[in-house]
Amino acid sequence: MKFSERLYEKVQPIWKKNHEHPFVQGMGNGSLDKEKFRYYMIQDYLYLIDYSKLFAIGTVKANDLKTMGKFAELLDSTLNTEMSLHRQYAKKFDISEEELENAEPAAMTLSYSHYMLHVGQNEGLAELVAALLPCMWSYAEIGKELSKIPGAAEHEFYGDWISMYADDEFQELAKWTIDLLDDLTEGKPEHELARIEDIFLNTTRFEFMFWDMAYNQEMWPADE
Ligand SMILES: Cc1ncc(C[n+]2csc(CCO)c2C)c(N)n1
Repeated sequence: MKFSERLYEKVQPIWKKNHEHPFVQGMGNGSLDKEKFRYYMIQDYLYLIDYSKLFAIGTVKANDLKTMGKFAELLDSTLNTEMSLHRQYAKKFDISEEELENAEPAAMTLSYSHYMLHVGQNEGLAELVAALLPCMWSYAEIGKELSKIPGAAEHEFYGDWISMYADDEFQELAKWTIDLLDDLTEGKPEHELARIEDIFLNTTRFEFMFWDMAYNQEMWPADE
């Protein structure tokens, strides 16, 4: 069994909860409150900034030119293409560039992105890839599922989001990352695999919590 197959099985109960989550369901059937999506876009912008740093760390930690090149490409595309698309998309929800630039991370955004950065900075490349993979893989699954709902990919507000993640290019990126993790974990002893599985499980849990945070528009409970 490939290591990624083991991971896939492990997180099925959480992925099922992701798909059933009212935020995800609401994007699929178009009923999601725009204020909730607006909040999500702002927190996701902050998330993407930290996430891009993982690609930079991946470039440093990889030992072959092909992998280094791919991480460098992802760093460039996230910072210089994806984030500008995000700023454009945010305008649909009346979010200005200033609001994005001045936004403060919520507790969950900070916990999730800093957990990934901690693993990325302090552990090996396989651990870093395990930390960043649930983001890509779970979004690829959600994009694919939601795009099957008639009309969902054409929805005025959520259609572009669904199309972006259902797109072949994005599906291939998730596949590249899965294959990379399978290569990196080949022949590793069980105690290392168990640690990598734990990291993957933790960021999978964070993905679910990010949906929940956005649905409830949570910031810092102590401030409320
Ligand atoms: C909370 C959260 N989780 C996952 C993604 C998806 N995502 C973010 S960066 C990236 C890789 C390509 O740049 C992908 C797939 C998101 N946007 N927000």
